[in-house]
Amino acid sequence: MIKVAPSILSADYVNLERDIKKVEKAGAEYLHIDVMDGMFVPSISYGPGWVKAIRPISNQTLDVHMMVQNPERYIKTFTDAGADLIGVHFEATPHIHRALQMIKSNGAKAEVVINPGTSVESIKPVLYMVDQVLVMTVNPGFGGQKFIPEMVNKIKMLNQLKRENGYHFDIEIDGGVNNETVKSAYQAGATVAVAGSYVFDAKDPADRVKAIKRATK
Ligand SMILES: O=C(CO)[C@H](O)[C@H](O)COP(=O)(O)O
Ligand SMILES: [Co+2]
Repeated sequence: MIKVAPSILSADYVNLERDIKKVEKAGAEYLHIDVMDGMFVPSISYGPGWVKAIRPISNQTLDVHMMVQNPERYIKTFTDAGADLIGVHFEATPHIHRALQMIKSNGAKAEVVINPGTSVESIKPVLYMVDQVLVMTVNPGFGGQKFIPEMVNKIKMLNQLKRENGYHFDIEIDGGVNNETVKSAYQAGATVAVAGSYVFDAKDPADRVKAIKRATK
């Protein structure tokens, strides 16, 4: 069964604690926090203050997706705030290896993220050192977009590289995930599913977390 990472991007910010408790109780192992800087992506979302505020009210793995240009500048701020896992985009820095090293040396799990237009080939040199790979299944920047099915092939390739080299990283998908789109990704080897609008735009977010899990039984 896939692990579920609800993205608070689509939660009710005024009732954030209530929404987080709902998905945690429903069995969501991760909480996905989308940090957007208005440069790497057009939108601006929230920063380390949110991670610090959420840390004491959730036992979930706090999964920080940094959509930030030159993320090295902020890694320590986010680990100090309580992030368990930090994802940095291959496209956001000329120093992806250094950025991943920084995450690990600050005590968090390190994730490399690739946009839909980036190949698996480009991240091969850092696969030996990561805890998780995030395959974007939409172009980053906004919630509520449509899943790009062509990305499933990248999951297959990563899964094969895992087997061939004895790597243990998780494979996460993010963007347009629901109880239907998750199926092919799970079959291809995805182990963590981010879902924002599908979970939080629903009347009952707990039901939606369970529906994703049921679809991958
Ligand atoms: O990284 C993201 C956007 O850049 C979000 O995590 C993602 O889009 C989740 O939203 P949805 O499930 O509604 O597509
Ligand atoms: Co995200």
